[in-house]
Amino acid sequence: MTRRFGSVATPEASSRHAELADEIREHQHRYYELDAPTVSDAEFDLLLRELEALETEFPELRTPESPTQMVGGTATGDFPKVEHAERMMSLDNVFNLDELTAWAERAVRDAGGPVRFLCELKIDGLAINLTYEKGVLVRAATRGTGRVGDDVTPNVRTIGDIPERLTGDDVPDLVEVRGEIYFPAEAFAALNAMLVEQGKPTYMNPRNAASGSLRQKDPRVTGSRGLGMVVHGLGAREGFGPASQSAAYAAMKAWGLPVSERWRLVDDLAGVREFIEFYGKHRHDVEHDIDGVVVKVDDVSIQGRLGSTSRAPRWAIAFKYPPEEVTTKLLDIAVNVGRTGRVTPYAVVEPVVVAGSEVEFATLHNAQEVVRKGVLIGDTVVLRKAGDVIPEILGPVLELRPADARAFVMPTECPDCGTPLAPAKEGDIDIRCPNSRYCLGQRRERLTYVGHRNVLDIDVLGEKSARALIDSGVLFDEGDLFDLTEEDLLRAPFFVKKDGTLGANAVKMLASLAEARKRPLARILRALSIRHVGPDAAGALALEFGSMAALEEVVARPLTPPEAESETVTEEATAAKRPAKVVDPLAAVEKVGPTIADSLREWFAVDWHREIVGKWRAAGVRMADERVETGPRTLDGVTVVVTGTLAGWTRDKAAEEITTRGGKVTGSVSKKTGFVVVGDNPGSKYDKALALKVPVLDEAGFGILLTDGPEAARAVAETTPEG
Ligand SMILES: NC(=O)c1ccc[n+]([C@@H]2O[C@H](COP(=O)([O-])OP(=O)(O)OC[C@H]3O[C@@H](n4cnc5c(N)ncnc54)[C@H](O)[C@@H]3O)[C@@H](O)[C@H]2O)c1
Ligand SMILES: [Zn+2]
Repeated sequence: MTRRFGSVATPEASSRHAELADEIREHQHRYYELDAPTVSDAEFDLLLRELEALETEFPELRTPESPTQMVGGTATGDFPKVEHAERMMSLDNVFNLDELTAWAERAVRDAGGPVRFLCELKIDGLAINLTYEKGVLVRAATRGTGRVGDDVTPNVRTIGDIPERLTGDDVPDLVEVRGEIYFPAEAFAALNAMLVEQGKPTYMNPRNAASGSLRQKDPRVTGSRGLGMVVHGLGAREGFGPASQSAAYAAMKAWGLPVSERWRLVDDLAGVREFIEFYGKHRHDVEHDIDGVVVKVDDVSIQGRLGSTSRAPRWAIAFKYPPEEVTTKLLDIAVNVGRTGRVTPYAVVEPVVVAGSEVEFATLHNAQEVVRKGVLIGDTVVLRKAGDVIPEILGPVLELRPADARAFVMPTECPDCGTPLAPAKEGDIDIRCPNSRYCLGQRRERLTYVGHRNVLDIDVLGEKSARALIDSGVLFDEGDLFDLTEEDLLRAPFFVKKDGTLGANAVKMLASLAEARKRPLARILRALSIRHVGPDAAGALALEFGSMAALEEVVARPLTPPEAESETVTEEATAAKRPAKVVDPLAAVEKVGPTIADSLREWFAVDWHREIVGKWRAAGVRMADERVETGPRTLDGVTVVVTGTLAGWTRDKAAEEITTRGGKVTGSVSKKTGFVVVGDNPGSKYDKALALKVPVLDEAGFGILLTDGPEAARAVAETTPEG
């Protein structure tokens, strides 16, 4: 085998190199100057990698002007240009643990001794250089070419995180503070919605939003966008010589700069891996988008020994997570009929791998959303899949729109049963198939829902088996579910083995059905697919009424005000008194309210709905909660937040335990929260609890809360960060 490295470039290689370099420069222009990229970062990175590979093979192609040798941006001309006192760099990337190991081994070898690594998050924003002279902010500039950037000082002064003046006695004469400006992940959807309303183009992702928001002509617009900043480095400095990156962070924090808490010093690669793994799982618990982890050699003298290339330091590396945003082709928009008849459009896309799994479909919520997002069938679209969330379409890449792209037209008839679609009420955004009794799609979806883990949690009963049961006619709808017998199931091929006997899945489902009869009332209520009755409302109704019979009685009670007490009362007095008398006992229940109360009344007014309840009751479904006998409402008025995974309780079970004792379960931590129960891998709620000094309980403490009440639990709670 001949060694090809270092050979003379072939004409094909040279022309491919030139073509690639041009393409990359075009993408950089769109990304850095226009804030309007046409390919995802992952696709861009692939192009750059291909260029690098060519240059490794044919080193003569690696000229100083090659995109592999330069920091990717330019100063735009919209702002005064400013030269950085010290050059701003990019970072080299690795995409897997092998590449990371190779980098670390080389760093250790070149350092000539052990190396401590500082791990931190790679913030997906844009780089900024803040110059402080004698502790006063005198200039803020974008990275630009690395040497010359845009002077955006007036805009940066509107950012709340960035101090005008550094505090403390040991403020240096001069320091360039490097960091990342980001757009808060949480506020992104709201910003785009506002831009659509104003008829302005939207941003593809929070990074573009940060960049676009910073580079506004009017600093007040920048100020209104709520940008944040995280410090991650230093440039030129006078009168300040930290021995390590971590010491620099400590100093900058003391000066009042926004240094993140989310960094760790580790002694070896195993520690780095742990950090990477942790944030791989907790990517979405962070206030800004991250696209990876940055690993830095902590010791500044070793940093100096390792040096840097023309575009990036050798003492730092970015480990990139699998991309959550990709571009793909929107092949079609189809509609699905949900269990309450709601018709929702969804996207059919060219299959694409995102966040580690292949995606073919993405949600589009409703017809207005399709219009709002401005996507046409045939468009190249940006698709995002974050964590366990259902993939969604963010928007089209307008530059790539083909001539034959066509608008989606919402069907006027149900795709499952042909019934004309209509909004349930005037003014509703959603349109529905009103044929809830007979619509095949709705019957399948309702039955699937009954089996769902968070509803009656019935083994085997999922999308496929529900379809099999309904389509074979074994069940007409969910009404006869609890009457299913082995004989019935023999008529549905899905449950029958080749030899004609009943499959294991059938046995399993029947056993699980028997168990499901004893589920708490809240779950039974959810299983009925009553519009708007979600986990909160169902829980509140169960707590308030305790049994289906009691609820039915309240629902059936007429809602008319009592007769005026005496005829001598003046008209005026009657009018004044009347509103106070029409108290709707359903709407008055906390977490229920008038909309859900109406929805309950409407649902129970339908004969076949009541028949379902009747059939379930006759089949032995319990439909009433036993009140806890030991401690009657020991958690009255106590609000509890559960975060992380508990070994002994599912989320639902934990919530049930709390609510049956009169406590309340909420999703967010505030000063009013009584306790935060923390399991494995808790998210930011844990930090928030500590910050607000809300008592934190581990699993054992939770047990004490349930058995012995709040006082005993408080005695075992963790209240402050470091004891
Ligand atoms: N989609 C496109 O068309 C397109 C075009 C150009 C570039 N890009 C994307 O932009 C990125 C390349 O740009 P780049 O040169 O800025 O490189 P980079 O984003 O890969 O890494 C360098 C930058 O990371 C930032 N950073 C964030 N957190 C940091 C931390 N904790 N420590 C140090 N630095 C941190 C710094 O600002 C630094 O300049 C890639 O993600 C690339 O895919 C995309
Ligand atoms: Zn229908």
